[in-house]
Amino acid sequence: MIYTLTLNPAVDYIVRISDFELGRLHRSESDLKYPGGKGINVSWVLNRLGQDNVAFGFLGGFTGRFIEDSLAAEDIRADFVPIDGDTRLNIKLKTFEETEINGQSPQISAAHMEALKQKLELLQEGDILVLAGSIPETVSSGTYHDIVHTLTAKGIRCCVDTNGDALHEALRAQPFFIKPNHHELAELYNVPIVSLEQAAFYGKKLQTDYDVSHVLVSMASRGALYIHEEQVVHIESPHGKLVNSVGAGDSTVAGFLAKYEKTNDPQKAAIYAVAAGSASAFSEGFCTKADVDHYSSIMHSERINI
Ligand SMILES: Nc1ncnc2c1ncn2[C@@H]1O[C@H](COP(=O)(O)OP(=O)(O)OP(=O)(O)O)[C@@H](O)[C@H]1O
Ligand SMILES: O=P(O)(O)OC[C@@]1(O)O[C@H](CO)[C@@H](O)[C@@H]1O
Repeated sequence: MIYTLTLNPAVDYIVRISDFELGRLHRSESDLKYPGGKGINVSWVLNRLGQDNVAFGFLGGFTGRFIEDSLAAEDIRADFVPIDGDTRLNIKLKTFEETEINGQSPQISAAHMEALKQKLELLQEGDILVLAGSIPETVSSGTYHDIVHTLTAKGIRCCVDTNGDALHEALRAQPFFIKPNHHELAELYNVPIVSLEQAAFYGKKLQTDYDVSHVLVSMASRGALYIHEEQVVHIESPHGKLVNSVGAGDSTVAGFLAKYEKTNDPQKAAIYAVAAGSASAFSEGFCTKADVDHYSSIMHSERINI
């Protein structure tokens, strides 16, 4: 079974204003509310791709109820720890470019963390847990590390998609799969990464430095680099019009896991991952399975020597 963990969910409030100017009153041309947070997005896309899964995390208040109802309406299984505060609201402002304002997390107490740990104890050998997104301010940045360390010892495959200290610490627990984008990879090694060759070099270094089985470095419109065993492969993204990049990276994670669970073929999974990321980037909400199947059937990948 695949499980996702979102310690810091959000309602994503997506607002479009074409002639935005600071300091003026605007009326939005369209606004949409989506249940968000990286792990929840992974659950949503897994479900779209026909992959059963369960979403874990913390939810509270009116925003938390919105997320719970939205997941239930899509038949996505959820088992969240209830908290007292409101789950955050994240503003995604679409003007001539995209600007994001992610809200403050609610308080998470030691009792809430304990309740979550009890749920995670039920996972079994062979299960997959996706730990995705930021860690709330009141929770230790070493939390992903501790969960990955404990669950990996029980034969549970942990996939991590986060950044900063949380990513750095989680890597020390040897996750099964990670998906940094090239900015997060650059931050990890404190170097600029502009070219594909630089991303390939540092992606390979990351895999060997931390002994991670599967590394997918996403590079937005340039697709992704997949690093596994001795191989580095570049998967080009299909062509299309960018509509909404929020959640494209999460779709990539879901695409990889959905295909990997079905075929056990990591190369096919990596292509499917990029197809899912791009299909979501080309849609208002998330990708459909039909689009992902179509794109993955026409895409190219190429080995890179470093
Ligand atoms: N402009 C684009 N054109 C085509 N594909 C795209 C574009 N932007 C994103 N993608 C697809 O989405 C995947 C993930 O994108 P990106 O590298 O931006 O991840 P991310 O930074 O984690 O995304 P986010 O945080 O917005 O969810 C890419 O590998 C690619 O497949
Ligand atoms: O603040 P975090 O947890 O790093 O990111 C949260 C977030 O920006 O990531 C998702 C897209 O990947 C959105 O649904 C959500 O608003």
